[in-house]
Amino acid sequence: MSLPSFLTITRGEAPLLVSLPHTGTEIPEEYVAGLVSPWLARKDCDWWVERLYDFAAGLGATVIHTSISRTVIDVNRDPSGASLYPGQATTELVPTTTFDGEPLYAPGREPDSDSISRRKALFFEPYHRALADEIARLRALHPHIVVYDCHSIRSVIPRLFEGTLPEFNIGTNGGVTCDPALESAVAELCRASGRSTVVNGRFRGGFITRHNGRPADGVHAIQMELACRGYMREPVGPVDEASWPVAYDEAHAAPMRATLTRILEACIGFARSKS
Ligand SMILES: N=CN[C@@H](CCC(=O)O)C(=O)O
Repeated sequence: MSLPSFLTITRGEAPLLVSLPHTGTEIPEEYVAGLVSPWLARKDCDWWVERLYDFAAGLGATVIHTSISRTVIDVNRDPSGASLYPGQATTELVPTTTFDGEPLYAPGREPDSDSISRRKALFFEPYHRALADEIARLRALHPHIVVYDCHSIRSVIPRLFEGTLPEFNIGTNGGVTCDPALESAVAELCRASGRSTVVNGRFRGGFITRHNGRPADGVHAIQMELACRGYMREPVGPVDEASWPVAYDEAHAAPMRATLTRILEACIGFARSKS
C-alpha cells in the first residue's frame, strides 16, 4: 500500500526505530474550523525535535515521522480515548486544551465523535501501521530491537507538574516496556552529561511506548521527553505568540545532540549485544 503523504519513513537496517510523533505542524483545512488560533493549535508541538535527531538515519536507524499536528489527533494517546494518566491532568486523543489548559476550540466547536473516528482512520491508524510494519521488518533482521519515542516539552507547566522538569525524562512505564539494562544504559548516559535526569517520573511513556514495548518478544520501547531548555533558548515563564517557539539554534543544540548521539548508539549497542 502506498504511504500517505503526511508520513515519512526513512528505512535503515540497524536494530533501532526512532519515532517522531509530535513534530508535525500541519492542520488540514477541514480541521481548522472552530480552532481558537493557529498559534495555540501548535503551541505544544515538540519543537525542532526532528532537527535535533536528524543524525539518526546516519546511524542506520529507521525513522518514522508524521507531519500532522497532534492537535488534529494525538498518535501517542490510547485510541479508545482512555487517559494516559487517570486522575491527573493530561491532554486527550483529540485534544480540547493545550498543556496549560487553554481551550483549543471556541465554545461548542469541539470535534464530535464522527470527526474523531475520521481522524483516527486517516492519521492515527497509518502511523501505527507504519510502526508495526517497521517493527516486524527490523525484527526479521534482529532478535532484539529498540523503539525510541522522541518528545520534548516546556520546562515549566504548572498544570502538568510542579516546579521545573528535569532535562531528561525517561519513560518505560515503570520498567515494563524494555529490558532494565537498556533503561540503565540510557539513564547513565543522561547523568554522565551532567544534566538532571529522572526515570519514570511525571512522564512514564505514552501510548507508543506502552503499546509497542514487549521485551519478551525482543521489542524494547523507551520514551525520551526532553525539557526544551536542554536544546532551545527557552523563555523563562509563560510564553506568548511573540516569544514561542524560539528559532532553532544549531550551536546551542550541539551539546544535546552529542549526548543524544551517544544514547542512540547505546540503544543499537544494547540490541546487538542481546542478539
Ligand atoms: N511532548 C510530549 N509528551 C508526551 C508525554 C507522554 C507521557 O505522558 O508520558 C505526550 O504528551 O504524549
